[in-house]
Amino acid sequence: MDLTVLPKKAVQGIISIPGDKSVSHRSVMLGGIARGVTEIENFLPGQDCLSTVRCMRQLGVSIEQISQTRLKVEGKGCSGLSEPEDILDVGNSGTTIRLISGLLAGQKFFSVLNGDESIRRRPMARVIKPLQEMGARIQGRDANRLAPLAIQGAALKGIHCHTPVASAQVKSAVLLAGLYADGETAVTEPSQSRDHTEKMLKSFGAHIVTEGLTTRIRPGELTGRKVIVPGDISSAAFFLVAGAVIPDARITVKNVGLNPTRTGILDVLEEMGADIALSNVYENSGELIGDITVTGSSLKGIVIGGALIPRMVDEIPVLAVAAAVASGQTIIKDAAELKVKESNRLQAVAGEFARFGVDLQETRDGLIINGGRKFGGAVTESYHDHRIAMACALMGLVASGKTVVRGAECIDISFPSFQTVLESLSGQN
Ligand SMILES: O=C(O)C1=C[C@@H](OP(=O)(O)O)[C@@H](O)[C@H](O)C1
Ligand SMILES: C=C(OP(=O)(O)O)C(=O)O
Repeated sequence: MDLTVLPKKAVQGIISIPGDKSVSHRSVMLGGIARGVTEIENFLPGQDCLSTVRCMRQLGVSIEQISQTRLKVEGKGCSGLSEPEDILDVGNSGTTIRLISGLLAGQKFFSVLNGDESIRRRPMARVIKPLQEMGARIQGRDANRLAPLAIQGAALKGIHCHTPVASAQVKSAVLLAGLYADGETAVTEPSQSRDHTEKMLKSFGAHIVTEGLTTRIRPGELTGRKVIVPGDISSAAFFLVAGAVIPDARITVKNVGLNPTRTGILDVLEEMGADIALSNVYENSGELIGDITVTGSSLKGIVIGGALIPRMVDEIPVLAVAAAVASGQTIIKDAAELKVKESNRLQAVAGEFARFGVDLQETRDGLIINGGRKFGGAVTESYHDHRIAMACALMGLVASGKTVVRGAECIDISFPSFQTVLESLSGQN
């Protein structure tokens, strides 16, 4: 599918974005292994989360889809999952394959996980190794580096795992396996990655504590509960950047998850000079939620790296749009993880933004973007990567002339209503 975008000036709007992808995945997984019913509101009906629903159903969990965004999960209890008759297909979802591996490692049955071409390229040793150390019998293609993964459930023992990269997916896989292990399991990460798993496990009654960068969990049953999924800040980011870079823009995004492990994009935009205000902030099950209003202003380039990167790891492509418009140079470093996402996002941004005439270059672990030049519309490729497709669409909003994003159907992975929300913004062409 081609998505055509025309530039817009003075965009205005009060918008809602869909539920958080990370929280949606976890609500279905934890609901499935909890005792009792878990009702989920504002679930993200994106393809990735639907992959998790499909896999959990194959594992014997009954999940009723009351509406697109409301689910009722009949929990099976920690030991209640059953052997799937067929391969579990995670589609394009890294979160599904890595988190479910943790769940499956401690089961009493055999299972195989596979996904699309992109999933079969993404690194899996990072979850296979710690799970093997816990006693899991798990194997992957290419000397245990790649999917498909074959898992023969086994008795697990608790370990203390020091993750080499700040990855919430690796941390979560080990913590979920820890629910089935003998004794305590601990994970220490090099810097803080998103902590939705820890927060949700706690609200489901798990024995879990976090101190600094270390989280410890002991086995025990979970209890189902109601989960209200906050709006996804990673989806909001596209409109926050639009609001920040378009002169005379004013955009309010309602009910956005403001978990501090996810708000790096707000810190960075503010440092670049954006005018951002939060309102109606409240807490639900340990997750902060609120409205974000952004008003257009002149941005300047900055240097971004270190502990900030995991707090905005999925927002780097859209941040590159802000950097392209900002005056001066933006340097993004310590972001090598972007090379192993749905696509090599550093290469994809460098290649596609150059088509608009943006002056940028890919580095070993990031991007250097010389902003503030004029750029025109372009015909771009998505690399079958939802975040690249949406970042290119946003470039189309600020470039002069027409932009076409090829292969834009992948946007359904995380933000099925993206085009509708984009078109709902009023503004001048
Ligand atoms: O745990 C999660 O829900 C996610 C963690 C991040 O991946 P890594 O853990 O690989 O950094 C992020 O990029 C992904 O979109 C979702
Ligand atoms: C990297 C992403 O997701 P996942 O790892 O779950 O495929 C993403 O949504 O940007």
